[in-house]
Amino acid sequence: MIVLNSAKFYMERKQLEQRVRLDLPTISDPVIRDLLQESDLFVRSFHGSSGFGLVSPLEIFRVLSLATEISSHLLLIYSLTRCSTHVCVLVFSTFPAMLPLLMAWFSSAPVQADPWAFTPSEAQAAERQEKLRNLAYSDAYRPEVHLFGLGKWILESWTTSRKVVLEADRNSPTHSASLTSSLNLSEFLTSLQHIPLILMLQSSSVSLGSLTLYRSSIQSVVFATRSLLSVVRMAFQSIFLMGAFTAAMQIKPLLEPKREESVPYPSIRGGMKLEARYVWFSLLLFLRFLHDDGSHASWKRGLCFAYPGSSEPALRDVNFTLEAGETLAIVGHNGSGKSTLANVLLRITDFNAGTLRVNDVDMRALDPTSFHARVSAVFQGFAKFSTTVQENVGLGRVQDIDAPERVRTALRLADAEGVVRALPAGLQTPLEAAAYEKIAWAPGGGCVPATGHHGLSGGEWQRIAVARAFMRARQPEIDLLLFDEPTSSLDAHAQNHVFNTIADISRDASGARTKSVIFITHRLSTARRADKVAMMENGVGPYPFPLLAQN
Ligand SMILES: Nc1ncnc2c1ncn2[C@@H]1O[C@H](COP(=O)(O)OP(=O)(O)OP(=O)(O)O)[C@@H](O)[C@H]1O
Repeated sequence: MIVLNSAKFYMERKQLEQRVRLDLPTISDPVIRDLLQESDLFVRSFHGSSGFGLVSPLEIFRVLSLATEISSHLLLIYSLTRCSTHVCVLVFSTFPAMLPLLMAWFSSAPVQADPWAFTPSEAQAAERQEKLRNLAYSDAYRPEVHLFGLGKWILESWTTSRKVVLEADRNSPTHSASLTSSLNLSEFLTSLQHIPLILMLQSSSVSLGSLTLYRSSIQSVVFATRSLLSVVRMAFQSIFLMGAFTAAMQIKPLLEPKREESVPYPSIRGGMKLEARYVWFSLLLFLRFLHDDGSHASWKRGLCFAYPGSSEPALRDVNFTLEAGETLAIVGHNGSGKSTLANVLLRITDFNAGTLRVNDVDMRALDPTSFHARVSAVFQGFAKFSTTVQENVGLGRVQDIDAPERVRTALRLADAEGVVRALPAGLQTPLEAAAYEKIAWAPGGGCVPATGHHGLSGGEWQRIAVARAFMRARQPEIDLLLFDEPTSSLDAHAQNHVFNTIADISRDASGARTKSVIFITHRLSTARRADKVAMMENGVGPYPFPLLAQN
């Protein structure tokens, strides 16, 4: 059982590690999604006594038992039909009689413990383990997980909680009960019944007994063969899923450059320089000109991006330069591609054509992790984590997640201190991200009403998200701040407060610019704060003018 549990734990951890590593473009591929689901199925079905049978090496006993049972009955049938018996019949009949007993002892392990037998701390660990798993698996959290580099923290926190749950499972009284219940007495007696029958057959030739034995042996052969075939089928299924698991573990994130092509992030003074520009291949353009079918698509030269499965590109010909230390406001109608551009600039999604250079280096040559360590952001659809306020904010800089003072400073910068003051347990108040969170997961599959979870208004959640970005925004290594409508739900006072903070933290004590800033907004009052205002329209700018028109 310990070996099985350790193997299961190892595979679950590997699976989780891979999930947090894979980026959005990789995970959006339907083939990869299927593969990950099959791999997931394999990990979940990894049990000795259930799931896909032969996944557990101990299931070999079952196959042995069935094979010997079939052989013994065949031999018995042979003896009966030849009117002679053999000592082998006895041996073969006794062996399968003992095997179920042995099997039950070995394969009694993975029985879920009774959820109500868990102590409060164990139940808490079980709930946390599920939430962390959800964090790693859900696409909704993926931008934040990658941007804030939460992978390691998720993995370590999950490991801690999972170990508590496994330990509780092991010590659970349900387990010892399952051991005795799995000693299937009726199976044992059924197997034993052959022995006296054989002895009877050896001592005398009872024609009625022989006939009954013959009939029951034929039936047993049929049943055992059927069971054997089903075990073999399950074994093939497991092998297939095991293949999926192995293949899933080999998947490389699409945004990760090849090791030999990877270059370290090149720091420059004053923030981050970003350049999305034309690719001038004169000959290629000339050839395109000759073969121009009149559609705009044949003239693509700037940054282009189309969502998978979408016929219309969300970005076309995006061209702009943001110098280190500059502040750029992006405005535009709904659906014009602003958030898509933000995701491309933050290296959350890739682009299909054009070039994007970061500090004069091709963005695609940078390792996303090293790039993400230099940026802080608020996404338009920011994540609402179902955990405490402290963790919700602290996740912006996991190194400081257990430092309440730093979390309070970030909250103050986002004008969110009042939100926390009103909460019953302050920073330790567990927040409720969605209505269904009121029901918490209970170990063993049950549900319990979650107590103490607190809801927030849209504006309050937004302040928490802004505070999360401010957790790391002040750090000297941060070169770019990108805020996608960070104040869309905030009142005028809070909005001013947030933009003043952004202006403050993008400069050093002497007033010199140290960070580049991009913010997306629908409000002209905030757009005026920027050095440059750029307009996006339907994801495309009129050729030959750049899409992002500089002031
Ligand atoms: N995941 C997606 N899959 C397919 N198409 C998408 C996806 N997300 C956005 N789009 C499409 O891409 C286009 C640009 O969307 P985007 O969210 O970038 O616009 P936006 O300018 O940020 O809009 P808003 O001002 O409403 O936030 C839209 O036509 C939208 O329908």
